[in-house]
Amino acid sequence: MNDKVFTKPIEKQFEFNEEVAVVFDDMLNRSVPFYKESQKITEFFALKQLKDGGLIYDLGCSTASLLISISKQLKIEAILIGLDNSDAMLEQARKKCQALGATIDLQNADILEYDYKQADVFVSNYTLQFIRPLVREELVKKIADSLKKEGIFIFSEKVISHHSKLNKDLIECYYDFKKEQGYSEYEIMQKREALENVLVPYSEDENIKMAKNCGFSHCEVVFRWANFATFIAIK
Ligand SMILES: Nc1ncnc2c1ncn2[C@@H]1O[C@H](C[S@+](CC[C@H]([NH3+])C(=O)[O-])CC(=O)[O-])[C@@H](O)[C@H]1O
Ligand SMILES: O=C(O)C(=O)Cc1ccccc1
Repeated sequence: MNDKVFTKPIEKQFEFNEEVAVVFDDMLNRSVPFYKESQKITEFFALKQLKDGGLIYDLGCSTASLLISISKQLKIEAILIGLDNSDAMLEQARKKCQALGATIDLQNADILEYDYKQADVFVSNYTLQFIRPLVREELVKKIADSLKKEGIFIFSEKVISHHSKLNKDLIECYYDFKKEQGYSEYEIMQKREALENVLVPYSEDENIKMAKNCGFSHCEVVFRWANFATFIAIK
């Protein structure tokens, strides 16, 4: 189904509810520049890291697109766990897994509270940006502590620039992308208002500094287009 969530006046802040969940895959494909490419890079590094009997978590898995794609490419046995606190998203995820015969452990959980096992890979694409800054570093620390030695954490985020003119231009470039995807000025502005104080992006450097502060030996960008970036952090 096509995303038309913001064709009408917003009545509340952005939520991962039923209305969003049923159009989510379309929303992501049309609202995240090079979403498929960032997914492919995530899959490449995750598959390279996963060994027989390995464990991967996807935090904020939404409709499980990533873990479903990984499950199709796996040549070894691995445990795939998708966590999300939206029932509506997990309902869509379960439908997709059933239809595609994907064996993924989908759990309704708050990624801030969850008791993680030692894992080989953590992924969290476009999710940290929705975690309140006050507790975001605490979560990344928990991820670092739950990764095996040399384990990897791949995360993608919307990012800001602290150069005000560049930041303004990056936002304009992004909104031009959205218009090319068929979103109207009205939809773009309605969604911008709905996301105010809900989606709180950091700069590229702030994300890297956060990862290093939390115990990762290395963190760098492996893909970026305007104000969207994919990072890999190594334990
Ligand atoms: N505290 C939380 N606990 C659990 N889930 C949460 C929490 N906060 C937010 N979420 C979940 O994080 C996801 C963020 S979407 C991820 C896209 C996916 N990674 C993708 O690459 O397709 C990004 C976006 O919509 O831009 C939603 O499914 C929320 O329910
Ligand atoms: O920042 C925006 O304007 C977005 O649309 C980001 C986004 C993309 C997909 C789901 C939720 C937010």
